[in-house]
Amino acid sequence: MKITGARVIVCSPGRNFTTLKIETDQGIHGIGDATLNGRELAVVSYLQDHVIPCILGMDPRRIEDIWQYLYRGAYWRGGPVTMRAIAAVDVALWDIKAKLAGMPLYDLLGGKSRERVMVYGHANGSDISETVDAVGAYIDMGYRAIRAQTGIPGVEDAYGVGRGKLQYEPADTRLPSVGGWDTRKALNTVPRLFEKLRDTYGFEHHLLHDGHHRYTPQEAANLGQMLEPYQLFWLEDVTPAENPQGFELVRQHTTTPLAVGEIFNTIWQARGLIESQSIDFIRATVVGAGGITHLRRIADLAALYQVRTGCHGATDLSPVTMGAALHFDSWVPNFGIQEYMRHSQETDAVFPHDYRFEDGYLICGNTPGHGVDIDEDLAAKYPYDQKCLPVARLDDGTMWNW
Ligand SMILES: O=C(O)C(=O)C[C@H](O)[C@H](O)CO
Ligand SMILES: [Mg+2]
Repeated sequence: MKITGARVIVCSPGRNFTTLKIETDQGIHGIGDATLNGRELAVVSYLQDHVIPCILGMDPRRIEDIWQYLYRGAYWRGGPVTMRAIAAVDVALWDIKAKLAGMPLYDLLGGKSRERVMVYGHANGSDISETVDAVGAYIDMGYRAIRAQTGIPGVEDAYGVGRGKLQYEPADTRLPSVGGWDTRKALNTVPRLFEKLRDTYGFEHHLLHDGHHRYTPQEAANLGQMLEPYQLFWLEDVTPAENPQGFELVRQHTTTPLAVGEIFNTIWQARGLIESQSIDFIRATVVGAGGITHLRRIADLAALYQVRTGCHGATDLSPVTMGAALHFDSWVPNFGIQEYMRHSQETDAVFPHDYRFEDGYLICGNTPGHGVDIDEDLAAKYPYDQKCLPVARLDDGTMWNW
């Protein structure tokens, strides 16, 4: 069996997606996602100029060997561009192999460990009362787990706060827009949000919060402590993970569960945090961390330390990643939760898929492969529309982490 063709499809049905389609001499094709929010064209070039010429003629069933070829063969290992390109190839190859076997991908991975995948949605509002209402709307939709982000008085465009839309989409302007940040104001606001949420809705639902790399370890520890009475499912990216010892410091001071890793590309970024038992959930996902082949190595390492998975699933991860992630989630023994931000109707139409939301869970379908395809004619109607992620500055103009 041979790879006879591969092409990159860039489209923007509401937001930008980079998709790889691999064709074979047996008429079976596979689809992989390579979207890197705000830096899409770098991955397009990496795939078109450097990866596709290498894989033409290769046997698509040799997934492991092709993964190693692309990872080791580049010499320049890791990083978001390289690993997204490898992920796209890897997911397309798993899709092909599962179709060839006539199995849904979860069966090829080892079979289902669960019937359905618990997901969390994103609720946000410009102030505490709006966010409380937004959480209520998610509860009404059947969600069992909800991430809550609120506007912070005196901070312009705080992270996670949409502009009245169900789909929060941070990449919104051609050049980066500038948002604000003030840690002291956030520390005075976020605990009050969760106090109000628990007062209003009780303790039945899982609540989550994303710090989006904004706090120093000491501030993060302080936030974790203040949130303890509200029993969060997790506090995410509360401090940058570039320095893993920062997480050890946070861990020593709070029992609030910690999640990290949506920007991780390899097991090497996760290893120290997992082995030191500084985190409870690993957020690496299919498109970010080199595809199914590499993500399962991360999950297996995490399982040794009772760290569970919590795959990233914002809207910049295409339905292709969502489909592949759901097969992974259905199989992985140490599953925790799956993030699920709904895509727009336009996006869903471009990427026909067989997963569905039911009662707070996503359920992956049973069609052979990962169950997601691309309608190329429809995709062609939505040309690339360059957008960047915002940046954040403090009151005095200092650059901060977005
Ligand atoms: O979904 C999350 O937890 C995020 O932090 C979303 C990110 O801001 C988004 O994926 C950036 O492109
Ligand atoms: Mg996040």
